[in-house]
Amino acid sequence: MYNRYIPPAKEKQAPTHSQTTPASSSKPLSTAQPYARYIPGQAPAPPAPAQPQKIVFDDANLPPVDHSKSTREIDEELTGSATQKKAKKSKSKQSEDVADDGVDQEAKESRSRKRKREDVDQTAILEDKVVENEDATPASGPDGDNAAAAHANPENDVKQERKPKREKRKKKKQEDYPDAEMADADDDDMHRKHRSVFEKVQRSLKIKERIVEDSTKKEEGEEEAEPAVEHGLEPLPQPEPVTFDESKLAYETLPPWLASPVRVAPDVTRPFVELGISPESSKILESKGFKDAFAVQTAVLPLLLPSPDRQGDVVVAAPTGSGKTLSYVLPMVHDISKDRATRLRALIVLPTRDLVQQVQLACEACTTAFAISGGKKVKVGTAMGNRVFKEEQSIIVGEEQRYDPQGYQQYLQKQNRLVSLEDSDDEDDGLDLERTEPLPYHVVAHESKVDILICTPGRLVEHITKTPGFSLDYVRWLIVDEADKLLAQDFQQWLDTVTEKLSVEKPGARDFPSSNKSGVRKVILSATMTRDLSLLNGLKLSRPRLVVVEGTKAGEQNLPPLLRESAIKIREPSLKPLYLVDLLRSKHMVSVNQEDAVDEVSVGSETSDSEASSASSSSASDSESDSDSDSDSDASSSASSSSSSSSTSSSDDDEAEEDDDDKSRSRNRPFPTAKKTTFPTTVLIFTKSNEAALRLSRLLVLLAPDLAPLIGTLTSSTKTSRRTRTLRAFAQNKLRILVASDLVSRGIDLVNLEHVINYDLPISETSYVHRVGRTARAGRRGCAWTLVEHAEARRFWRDFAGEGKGAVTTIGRSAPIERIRIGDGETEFSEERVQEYERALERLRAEAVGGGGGEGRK
Ligand SMILES: Nc1ncnc2c1ncn2[C@@H]1O[C@H](COP(=O)(O)OP(=O)(O)OP(=O)(O)O)[C@@H](O)[C@H]1O
Repeated sequence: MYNRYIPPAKEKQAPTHSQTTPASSSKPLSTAQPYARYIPGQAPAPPAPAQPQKIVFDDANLPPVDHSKSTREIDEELTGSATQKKAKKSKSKQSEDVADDGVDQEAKESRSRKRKREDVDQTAILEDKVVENEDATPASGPDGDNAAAAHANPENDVKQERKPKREKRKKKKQEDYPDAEMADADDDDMHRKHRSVFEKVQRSLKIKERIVEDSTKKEEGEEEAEPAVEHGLEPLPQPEPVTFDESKLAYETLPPWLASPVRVAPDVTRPFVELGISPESSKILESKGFKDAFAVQTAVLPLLLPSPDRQGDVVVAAPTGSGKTLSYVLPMVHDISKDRATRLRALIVLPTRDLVQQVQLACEACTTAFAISGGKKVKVGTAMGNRVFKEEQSIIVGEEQRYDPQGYQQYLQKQNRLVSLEDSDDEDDGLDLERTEPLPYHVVAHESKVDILICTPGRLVEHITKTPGFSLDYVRWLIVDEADKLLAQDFQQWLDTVTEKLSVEKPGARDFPSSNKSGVRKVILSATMTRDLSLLNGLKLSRPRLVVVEGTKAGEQNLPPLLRESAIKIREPSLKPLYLVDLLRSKHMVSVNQEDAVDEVSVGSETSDSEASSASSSSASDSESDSDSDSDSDASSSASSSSSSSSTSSSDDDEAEEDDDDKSRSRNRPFPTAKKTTFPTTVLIFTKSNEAALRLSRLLVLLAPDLAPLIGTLTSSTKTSRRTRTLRAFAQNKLRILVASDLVSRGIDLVNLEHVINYDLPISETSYVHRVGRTARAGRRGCAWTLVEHAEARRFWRDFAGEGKGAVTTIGRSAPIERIRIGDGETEFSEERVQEYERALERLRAEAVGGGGGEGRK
């Protein structure tokens, strides 16, 4: 609905000739168009220069006139007395011809009207000429030559006596019609006809002016008579210039569920019992370290636990380490524990294998909590491509021989079809051979062996397409964790494949046991939740609600409240590893959570030794793939059933080989290690790539041999089992320093991690949030350190810190980033240390040439 536009009151002006054009009277010449569409960024069109209007008395261009006057009246007014005389003449002629029949009469009248109109047209043409010549000398009127000729006639002398009278008349006329001055210049010689024509022209001009004036007044009167107050309408305001604040704009354009989230304060906690978890289950949860529900859990649990209220999907945007995992695992396990039969009821999709394993632990902690008071022990399985595919199939889907002669016949027909398809080399139609041959007159029946499947997207698609009996018909929970990453990289169109399967309706299959609801509940989570609706739309959410931990808005990325951030200026980039060593040895590397303070860590233990040597290796086994993909999903998704089986089995062999390599390398360790060392805290160092992580950890071993046994490496090219061992050793405080690529930047929960060091700058704000979010989790303190080279300073302070002129960052933090200095001054490192560093680089180079990866001095 548009408001009616009421233009501002115009200043009344006596119309001039140029204003009396129909166009100028019907439309204001103003450039402001009442309903003109405003296009941001496009300046309003400049006012068009007023074009000189040529006056043409064309009916089509006439302004809206007073329709109360008939055409005839106007004609009469326009044609003036001469026309009236003609009309009289015609009338008298009509009376003479009164005996003529009616048809003649009609025809005459019509001819008469036609003549009148022609008169008007003639008048208009003449008037046009007059206007054109108006500014010319009055003597050169249209009949100037004739007048001169008339002046030369001797007969005119007779009339000389009438001259004073005429001059009087002339004066009067000049007053009345100054423009007609020329026409009266030589009255005696002026032909009557010409004079009458001029008079007509003058009169018609005046009449026309009057008509136009009247109609203009009328229009203005109408507009003014349409009072804004009476109709409650106000002039349409002119659009304000739009400022393009992207975040604001996005919120304004978000649908209501995204624009008005359920907000919860970050420090809110509540006992689980108050949220609908039974006292028995709460007790077990408490025994596992979950005493009270965290803020995000207090908001999400009531939405997901069975209730008579609305049941819709839930999108969660909460900081790293805020406890999002438990917020969906608890209600999901609670719901599934009410089922009797084991069927695949829930899918949890995660981007990496490490996260799959981590969430599996969380699920298992909860299954015991609900396997009491009549609830069944929910079965949890994983599919992430770390095993032979067939083995994984047998863990997820069970088989059983059942007597069924008819079914057996169908099985045989299917086999024949498959054989003929193979012979004809036709495209695979999606049918696959059974895992197990049925006995004669039997069929192999399948049943799910798990209630919850935690998986990477690629492996999930593989099971959907290749595992007989793997069905999503009973799935009623779909969890997508780290959703922004999974949605942005739609591995093998996993989402389309899954949503298509989930749209299949089998009566009663998706009924919730504790409520009268049915369907699939979707829970979508991330610390850096996307606000890209085109991505979210792919999830086909139903009546979604957004839960946001206060202080964050959808799309904003808040850091944990107890995180302290610092930046270290790198003056000499070629010596950056020395800055890192100094930081590790500095007073800043202390335990920030007192309860975590550990005493001396002794080296030489088997685990530490092996892990240290693995860290120091830049072997081919560790760097078999240099792709810095931190997602296992691509690796698993690309493998076919058979190839993945062989690759998985060979990977196990590889791991055995790796261990042998480790031992031999351990024996040939180039630098001596200290017998005892102390390192008071835990550190995770992020580099830009797998290769960089491997090089750096080796360099650290060479530059700080006393720390060597405490250093571990995590890259996406590291075998999953090795990664698991490394993470376990870190959790046990046997390893204290991890050098990693972005593989572990998402989701990984290293409970005792206190310091994160960004050795290389992260590629994005989102990446920064996930990296530093590995510490200060679950209400604990943590520190983040970023090494900033001169060339990176502008980007870091503007994009990550949000400082400086015009800086805008999406990262929300409780305190600004501190500036920390490492070293004593301009010459921060002694010549001796620089030489030591160069020797280490040489060593690294030699090792690289000898088969490992290496690095030259930066
Ligand atoms: N109610 C609770 N009481 C105590 N500890 C909890 C509770 N809920 C979660 N935790 C712990 O908090 C830590 C972080 O939880 P979680 O991994 O779920 O965080 P997150 O929000 O998923 O983080 P990220 O976004 O980094 O994945 C975990 O160690 C978890 O065990």
